[in-house]
Amino acid sequence: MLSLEELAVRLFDAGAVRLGDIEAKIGRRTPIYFDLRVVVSHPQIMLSVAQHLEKLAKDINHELLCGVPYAALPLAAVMSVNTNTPMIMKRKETKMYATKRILEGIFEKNQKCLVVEDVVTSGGSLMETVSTLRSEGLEVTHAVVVLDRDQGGATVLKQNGIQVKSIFTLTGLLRILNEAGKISDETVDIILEHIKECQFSKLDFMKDNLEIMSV
Ligand SMILES: O=C(O)c1cc(=O)[nH]c(=O)n1[C@@H]1O[C@H](COP(=O)(O)O)[C@@H](O)[C@H]1O
Repeated sequence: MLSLEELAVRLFDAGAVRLGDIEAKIGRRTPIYFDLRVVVSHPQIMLSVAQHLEKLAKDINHELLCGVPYAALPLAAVMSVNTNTPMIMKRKETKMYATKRILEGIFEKNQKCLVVEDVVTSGGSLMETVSTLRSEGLEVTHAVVVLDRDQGGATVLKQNGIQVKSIFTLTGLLRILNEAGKISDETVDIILEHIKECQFSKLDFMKDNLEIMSV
């Protein structure tokens, strides 16, 4: 398995870290964007990311895995095969014909499901999946994620009963990439300032996710 430092540099070289003034989810702007969708083109990197997630998942009691669509789906699939843990998939929209399902795969009520996610910013995307899983009767208390952007999402999720374990925090990732000569001191300072200024609270989260809070 690659070390965290090697993995961070491999992800950077594969184009997973984009720098500049980038538009993120719902019109937010950010000086750094982590795009994990590129790992499907790099099987060795995908395997290593999945192995690090498996390491985080080891001490968490779970019977099922569910990746947040779409970026985390291949990661959850690799984890499922490597650890022989069944997986379920959440649809973006409920299927309107045949089975009319929102969750694909076999599960029973009260089974413990571990959620897999690529990036946590406000925690909204992850919580949307958790709300669906809980409304289908599954028990969800933990999530493993590749990057926690240190913007308050993990705290908000904790307030909603979800413990988040991440491979990287944005602050830690910046330190590794700076030491490896991939990101300048000046860029690190700009990003750290952005993290400090753009913090999400439970209130912002509720405003942005009214429909999932009412599930
Ligand atoms: O929009 C983002 O905040 C975001 C930042 C980033 O660096 N990488 C990234 O993939 N995202 C997207 O934002 C989602 C997480 O944002 P929250 O739903 O606010 O936690 C991810 O599932 C991505 O769709």
